[in-house]
Amino acid sequence: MRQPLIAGNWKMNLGLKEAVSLISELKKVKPNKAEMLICPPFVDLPAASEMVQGTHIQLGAQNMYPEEKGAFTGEISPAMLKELHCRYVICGHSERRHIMGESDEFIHRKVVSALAHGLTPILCTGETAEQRNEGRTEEIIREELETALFNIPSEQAETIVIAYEPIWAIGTGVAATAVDAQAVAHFIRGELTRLYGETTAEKIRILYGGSVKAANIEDFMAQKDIDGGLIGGASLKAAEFKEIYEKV
Ligand SMILES: O=C(CO)COP(=O)(O)O
Repeated sequence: MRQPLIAGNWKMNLGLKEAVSLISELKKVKPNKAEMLICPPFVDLPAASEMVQGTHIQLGAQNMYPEEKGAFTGEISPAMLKELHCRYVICGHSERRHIMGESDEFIHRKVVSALAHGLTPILCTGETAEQRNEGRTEEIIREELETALFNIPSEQAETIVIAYEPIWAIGTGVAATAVDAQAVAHFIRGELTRLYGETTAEKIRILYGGSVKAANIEDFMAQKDIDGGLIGGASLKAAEFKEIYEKV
């Protein structure tokens, strides 16, 4: 059985005071069968780490640099994240791919490095509106998966989380329909089966992301291949995120 995962990607939102206030609210939420994860900005992580110790809330980072240490100005290493008890790290979010120009190969290095340090990568995939209109969604996702997962053995692959985030649905208020999201999640599971076999593919959690809110989470969670949500805007408000978590 795959444990549902409700993950909040705060992106570049919430400074330290706001982070502390949101986490205080989330700590009051009663744990259920789903895992609750928050991925705050780096500067919030030390305080967040202390606050979530011993609670049901897991901590993740939004990014990392795939090297041990050294002359990489402005970057954060996987060991630094581990020291703060981060369990997850988002790799290859479309904002990093498109705004910061991250390539599939670079994202592959991050996935490998995260796994080597005992961090669980949340590997993001998804097509643009143009690619979708051209009927290229599966081709894009296959390429993203094959490159990012290249040479990763199945014992490691089974721990990875894959997020399907259609770029046209991110921050737009227009989510994919649950049926469309399921079709792509099913395709992803098929690709994972092709790469690793069914036993491993069935263990890998697939999240949907893109305008998830309390009003639509149940539709996504009802889908066979969708195991949770990667949530941006709606993870910034305690009441909304709580409601999403409680509906899983
Ligand atoms: O990009 C996302 C999560 O990583 C989704 O963002 P929104 O939930 O704000 O659409």
